[in-house]
Amino acid sequence: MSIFHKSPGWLDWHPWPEKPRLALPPGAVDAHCHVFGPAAEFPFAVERKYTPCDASKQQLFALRDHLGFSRNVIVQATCHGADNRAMVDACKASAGKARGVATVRRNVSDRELKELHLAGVRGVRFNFVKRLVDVTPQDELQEIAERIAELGWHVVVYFEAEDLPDLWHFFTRLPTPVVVDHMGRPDVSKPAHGPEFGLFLQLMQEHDNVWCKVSCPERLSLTGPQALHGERQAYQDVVPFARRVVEAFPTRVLWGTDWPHPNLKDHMPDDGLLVDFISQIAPTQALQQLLLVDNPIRLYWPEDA
Ligand SMILES: O=C(O)c1cc(C(=O)O)oc(=O)c1
Repeated sequence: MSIFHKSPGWLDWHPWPEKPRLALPPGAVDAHCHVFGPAAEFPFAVERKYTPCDASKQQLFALRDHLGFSRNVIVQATCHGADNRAMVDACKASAGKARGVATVRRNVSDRELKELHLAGVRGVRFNFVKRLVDVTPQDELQEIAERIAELGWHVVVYFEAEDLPDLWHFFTRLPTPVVVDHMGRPDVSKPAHGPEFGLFLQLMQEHDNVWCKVSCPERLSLTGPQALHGERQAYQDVVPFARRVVEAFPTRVLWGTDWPHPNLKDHMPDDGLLVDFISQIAPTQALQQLLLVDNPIRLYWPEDA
């Protein structure tokens, strides 16, 4: 029995996702997903801001196979703080089919970084979303970025759109590729051609080391329709945002399920229908090949590129 109690209102991942209609290209990568625990083996961090259900590596790999993906990028979830054991364990168990993105503090040793690298870690995540983490000083993050640059890793950043102006200076000085989670969380009630999203596009335009995950329509959408009950035209209000990024920067976009979807409040999407969302934002086979195969392989398995 787990000693942890899920946060009130917690939504568990969808138990019976449909098969996507979209035929994923061979070698497709789910480039943003997580494992949670299992807590009995890998306890959640004391400093966590939420307590999730368990979501094990076996369950993640079963979803990968069911949806038709070949590989995963497992991103350290904030509920595990800087204890990367669950993510590392999943990477090691994947037989080379998973890479990882870790969370580390400034006191991480060179030896620990090397061990993470051997396990398959290729990036660190800096999180600026206040409901998820306590603030880490930027000089600490800068120091970490300089150390991991030497390993050929990159930095994944998660932030709210309204914080981009304040973070601009920091992001544009990072010495590595910078991968933005969930499109920088645009407010999709504002126009995709408006100034707020324009600032994000400008970041990508002016800095060719910035990449974007065109993920999490289920998190960003205000009007749906939700990817449930056979709906294959889901999250219409997010489409113009994601499509703009995919069409403007086809070689610097990634896509991931975000399974097991932490902190969703109103619904839990069917992951099969979520995969079908890809056809709306990357409508051609050429764009899908870049988004799902060529780009993630270049970043996470460059030896296979
Ligand atoms: O928006 C979120 O709540 C969220 C949380 C986490 C995490 O806790 O790591 O990761 C995500 O990609 C998204």
